[in-house]
Parts: sequence; structure tokens; C-alpha cells
Amino acid sequence: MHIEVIANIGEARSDEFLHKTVIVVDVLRATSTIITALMNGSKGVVPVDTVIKAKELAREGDLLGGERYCKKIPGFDFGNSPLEYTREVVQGKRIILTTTNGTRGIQKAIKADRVLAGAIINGKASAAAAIDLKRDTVIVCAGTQDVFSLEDGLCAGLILNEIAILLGEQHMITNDFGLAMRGCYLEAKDHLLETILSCSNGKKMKKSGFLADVELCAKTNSAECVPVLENDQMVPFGR
Ligand SMILES: O=C(O)[C@H](CS(=O)(=O)O)OP(=O)(O)O
Ligand SMILES: [Mg+2]
Repeated sequence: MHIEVIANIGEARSDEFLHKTVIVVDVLRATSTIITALMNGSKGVVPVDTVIKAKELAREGDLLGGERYCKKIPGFDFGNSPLEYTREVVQGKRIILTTTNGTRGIQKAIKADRVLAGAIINGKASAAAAIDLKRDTVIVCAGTQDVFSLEDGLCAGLILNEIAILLGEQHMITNDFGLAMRGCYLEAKDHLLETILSCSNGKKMKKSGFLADVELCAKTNSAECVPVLENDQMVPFGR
């Protein structure tokens, strides 16, 4: 199985996704938030790239979520903290979500055969879903405003490592960036939270009061849910 890892959305070329599975990874925090909302019973998360589109799409009964500069958008129900998306508030609800990087990355992957949302919390489940889909796979690290973010690279390394465990080492073929990210993950896996808190997004989140979000987002393989894009909304894979 071929798995290419791309360092940030700016480096992604959407035409190269045709006939492939794309796993979009935005550990802090969009894909962790989408996974959490679906695990808590949301009936679907619609990822959009702009605030205007989010407002246009929202219908009676929908919830609006998202951030700009890490802060909740004025007039929206929620920001981009996974901790806000509790079962009490999201069960049975459709959520329209717009964030700076993650939802933009999902939109950019739209030409893929299948688009999955990966994060550290569902790394193993994402690996298993990509194997099930039997396609060449691209892991797109969302990054932050078209610059690489280490937490996304560590997650790509985790997914590659899980694929190698599930398929056997000789069946997991990746590019040089993927090899590097797997090495980083293997070095950091026993102190993942500390590593994420030492990188630029982790520091920014902690400074902005979101330490508990980083703690949740760094819990390796704590979630079974893998969001997949179907008819413009993310729903649990294999539902
Ligand atoms: O809210 C977040 O965690 C980030 C904000 S920023 O772009 O890193 O400032 O958005 P995301 O789209 O989840 O990366
Ligand atoms: Mg991010």
C-alpha cells in the first residue's frame, strides 16, 4: 500500500487526489473536533471554508461552529474546542463547521475517491479504514496557514506506523516525508503530550487557555470513529 504524506494544505495539489483515499489531519483542532462531535451523536458535520458559506448553509435546527484566530466566530453556537461538542448539545444535530485550516483542507481534498478525517485520537481506526478502502492513500497534514505543524506530522507518523503493524512492514510504502514523520512519531510516542506542548501550535493553544483541548487531542487511539465525507457532510465511516 502506497501512502504519501503532504506537509501542509498549500503543498496539496487537488488533481493528484483523483481515485485515491485522502486522510486530512488537523490534530489542533478541527479533525479532533469533528471526530468528537460524531462520537457524541451529531448526525453530520459539514466542513466549509468560509464564514459566509457556513451562515448560508445553516438551516433551522443546525448548529454553527468554528473559529478564526482560535476564537469563536460572533453569532456562532460553538468555537473549535472538541470539549464544547458534548452529547447533550450535539446529539441528532447537523453541525456546519468552518475553521482556519482543517475544514479548508477537507474542501481541498474533495476530488479524492474518499476523504477521511484523521487525528491522534483515531490514528489506529484511520489506518484500518484506509486499508479497508484498498486505494493509494494520501495523508494531508493541514498545517497552519500553509506552514507545517509538528502535531499533524506526528499524527501522520502514527497512522503510517499503525498501517505497518496491520499490513506488515514490507507492505507499507511511503515517501521520504512520511518516513521522517514516522521516525518523529516513534521517538515521541511515549511523551506525545509534552512534545505537542513544546511545538508552536501547542504553545499557542496553552497560552490561549486551551490546555485541556491539547490534552484531549493527544490521547493516542482513544476514539474508534473515522469521519468520511458523504454528500458534503462528514459521517462515521462504516455506519
Ligand atoms: O482553532 C484551531 O485550533 C485552529 C486555529 S489556528 O489556525 O491554528 O490559529 O484552527 P484549525 O483549522 O483547527 O487548525
Ligand atoms: Mg490546526
